[in-house]
Amino acid sequence: MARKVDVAIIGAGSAGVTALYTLLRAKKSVVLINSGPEGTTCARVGCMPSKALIETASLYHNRGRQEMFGLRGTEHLSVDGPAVMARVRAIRDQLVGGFITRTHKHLDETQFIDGHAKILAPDCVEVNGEKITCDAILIATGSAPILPPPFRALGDALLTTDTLFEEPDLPKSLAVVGLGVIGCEIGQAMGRLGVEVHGFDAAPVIAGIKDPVVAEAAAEWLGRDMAITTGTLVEPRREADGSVTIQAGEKSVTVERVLASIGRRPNIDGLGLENLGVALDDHGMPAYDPETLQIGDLPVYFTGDVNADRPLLHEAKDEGKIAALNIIAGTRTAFRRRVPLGVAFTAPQIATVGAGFDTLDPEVTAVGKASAQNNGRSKVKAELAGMIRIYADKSSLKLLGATLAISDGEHMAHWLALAIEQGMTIDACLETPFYHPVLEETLQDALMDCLANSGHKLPHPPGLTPV
Ligand SMILES: Cc1cc2nc3c(=O)[nH]c(=O)nc-3n(C[C@H](O)[C@H](O)[C@H](O)COP(=O)(O)OP(=O)(O)OC[C@H]3O[C@@H](n4cnc5c(N)ncnc54)[C@H](O)[C@@H]3O)c2cc1C
Ligand SMILES: NC(=O)c1ccc[n+]([C@@H]2O[C@H](COP(=O)([O-])OP(=O)(O)OC[C@H]3O[C@@H](n4cnc5c(N)ncnc54)[C@H](O)[C@@H]3O)[C@@H](O)[C@H]2O)c1
Repeated sequence: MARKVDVAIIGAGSAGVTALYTLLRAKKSVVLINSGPEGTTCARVGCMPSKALIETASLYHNRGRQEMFGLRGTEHLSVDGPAVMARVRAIRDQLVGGFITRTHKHLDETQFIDGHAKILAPDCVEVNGEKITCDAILIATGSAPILPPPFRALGDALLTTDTLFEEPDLPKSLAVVGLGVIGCEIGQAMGRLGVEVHGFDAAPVIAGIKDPVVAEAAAEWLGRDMAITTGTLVEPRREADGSVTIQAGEKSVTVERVLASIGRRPNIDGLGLENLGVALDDHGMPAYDPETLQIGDLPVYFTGDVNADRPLLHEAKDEGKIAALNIIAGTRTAFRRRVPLGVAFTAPQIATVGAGFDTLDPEVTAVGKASAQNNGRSKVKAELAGMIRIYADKSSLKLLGATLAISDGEHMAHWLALAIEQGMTIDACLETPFYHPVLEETLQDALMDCLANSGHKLPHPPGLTPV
């Protein structure tokens, strides 16, 4: 007889395991099915090893700035590639190990299944030849790098973020194909570690930046650490000597390795979505409700990177939780999603908050801009490459969004997300104190500029309201 549980969770990543904890607290019986290595994309091959590499690159890069501060001797610093990669792996192993231990502490050996799950029906999953019936299925299978045939033909010259952190040493030269967030973060870090990096993107902008003013500045700043070519679709070609040639219009480069960072695709192969009895689009994806995470009227939920909607860690966790709460309550409650927030850990950091510039009507939007060039603290730190653009509704002054390319942008982006979440206007934002000298004074300048460009005349300077 088939085993019966309340919920079958497919995928033990951030979405699946967040759901697991919520379901176990509500005393639901579960199975957690995972194929491939455990420990989450974030900790294993994503957020964490990439940030570890970026941290090393940043420390090394700073040697070049220290001369102007009167600090001597930094020319003696060198990169020990194997040691750099070993530290990245050590941090990764610590995080992955901790995650796996915590997950298994909550499960007995029958509840965790190592295998590839296939959905047979909205209430039945098969794994390793075993059929498991359930009241609900929570799909959290994540995504994987897109690898068209010309990339796969590169053999061992090809790197993806699934393989990069296993490398024993840094390459001498690297083509980064795809300058989205992954390509920009890794390409810049490699460039700063002394690797000869050539970055390419088919789009005219890097990091998917929608604000053309910030996009242009960011491309110039990141272009100091790697050669950037945009607006050309490229295909790599393996040469007889094992190297790889990339032709982009007139430009041709030959490199040792290629990082394919042209996007990620949902892990739906062999998942049996066709057995759900709902329509699938041209990519084999079902329609689902992003506020309930439910697929149609089925007791089946589509969470995390696999739905390709908001492929970020905090969103994956939210989605696992939303689905679990709906399963527990037996309702289809719609949950309001958080203010969109994205941070690329480049230098300067590139962050987007709230509404994207491309979604706003220029007729009714006030835009404010400020540069780190005018900020005292940025001058002290010799970090003048920085810009903030703020968007607000011209008539209500409501803060709508922002794009930042600036040092410590991660913190300012969180500040702005809170303000947007609270429905604040730009004059209300300006009521708060801005200390001196801090990098946030550039944010204050951008808000002031936005207010000035809105055409509003306030009765009192913001923050100085008579009591
Ligand atoms: C290089 C890189 C850097 C990143 N940096 C950041 C960052 O700085 N900040 C940020 O917010 N986000 C970042 N992300 C994105 C973030 O890592 C993801 O959004 C998040 O990890 C997605 O979690 P998930 O639970 O949906 O999927 P995953 O963690 O991928 O989990 C899915 C699991 O399901 C398993 N699986 C797949 N198919 C099946 C099946 N049929 N049966 C059983 N199991 C299956 C997979 O093997 C995997 O273990 C980064 C991603 C990458 C690649
Ligand atoms: N700091 C972070 O939050 C962070 C960091 C890394 C990754 N991530 C997540 O991982 C996801 C995937 O990142 P990604 O950078 O792989 O994907 P992406 O979709 O963001 O970028 C892919 C880029 O490749 C380009 N491209 C596609 N085909 C090409 C070709 N043949 N030649 C040249 N360029 C080509 C596209 O124009 C695009 O700019 C992101 O959406 C993000 O959610 C987040």
